[in-house]
Amino acid sequence: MPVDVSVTDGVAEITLNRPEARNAIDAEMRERLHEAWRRVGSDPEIRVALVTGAGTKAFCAGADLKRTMPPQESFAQLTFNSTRSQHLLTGMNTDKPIICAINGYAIGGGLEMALACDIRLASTNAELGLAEVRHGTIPGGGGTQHLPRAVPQSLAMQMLLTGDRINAAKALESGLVSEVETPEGLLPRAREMANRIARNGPLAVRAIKRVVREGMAMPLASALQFEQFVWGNLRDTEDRVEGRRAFAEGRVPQFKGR
Ligand SMILES: CCCCCCCCCCCCC[C@H](O)CC(=O)SCCNC(=O)CCNC(=O)[C@H](O)C(C)(C)COP(=O)(O)OP(=O)(O)OC[C@H]1O[C@@H](n2cnc3c(N)ncnc32)[C@H](O)[C@@H]1OP(=O)(O)O
Repeated sequence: MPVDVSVTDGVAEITLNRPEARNAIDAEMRERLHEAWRRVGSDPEIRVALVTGAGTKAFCAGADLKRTMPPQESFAQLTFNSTRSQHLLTGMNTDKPIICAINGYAIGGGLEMALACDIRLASTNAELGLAEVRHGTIPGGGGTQHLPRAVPQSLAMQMLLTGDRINAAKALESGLVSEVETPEGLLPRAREMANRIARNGPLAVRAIKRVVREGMAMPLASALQFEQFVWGNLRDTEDRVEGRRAFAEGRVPQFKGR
């Protein structure tokens, strides 16, 4: 299968599985990814998602450049595919946190997929770039908007206009990723982080993702009001009572998501 999904202790691990093509996204992988994100969003047992690539060379080399674009493919169909591509990435925008373990090349749609995630970790051999300009087009999965919001605009424009890749050290320095690990240490570190998030209050975890993502698009005063509104909604949850009770009793809280 071009996409493997395994769920353990509330963590859905999604692996892009076309290592022979540097995990490039073809039509079948696109459909399987849509299914995976729908499962993440709808399965109440899943609290966190972790996405990575099979093999040791690439997270994802972007859309499959070898997909023959049938001449009869109309502009409407292209737009539909492009919209579905967007949905593939914005569809990741579930209110459950997604960790991206960038285990190698993340190029074009591969970097756009990583940019759609909430936490990005990279291996020391990773290289990240948006190569679309070299193919006579522009990023079609949100890269022109998410990259300048993740790194300084000058670096974003340099990457977008040259198609150049940056290495893991530069990605860490610019804040594009939050940690860099050895290739062997990347997935264990990502899994440990995912498990720690999965053990936290699920309502609070999802609220934090929502308040941050939606608040960043608001004026500060409105965003602070939004935080207060969500904070107030969590005050009377069983999880908040359990969190305080567990602390007083010196034990690990058992959150039920209500
Ligand atoms: C139905 C198709 C569309 C589905 C889209 C679904 C949504 C996707 C998410 C949104 C995407 C929006 C659109 C996006 O903005 C546009 C793009 O992503 S354009 C693609 C940009 N990517 C690239 O330009 C990367 C091209 N590849 C490379 O530069 C290099 O291969 C590499 C990644 C740096 C790796 O180099 P090496 O390690 O040296 O390996 P090779 O080059 O020898 O490659 C090994 C093998 O893999 C094949 N391959 C690599 N990349 C792709 C690719 N993108 N598409 C298809 N095949 C790829 C390569 O041809 C080799 O194959 P082999 O010769 O061994 O048969």
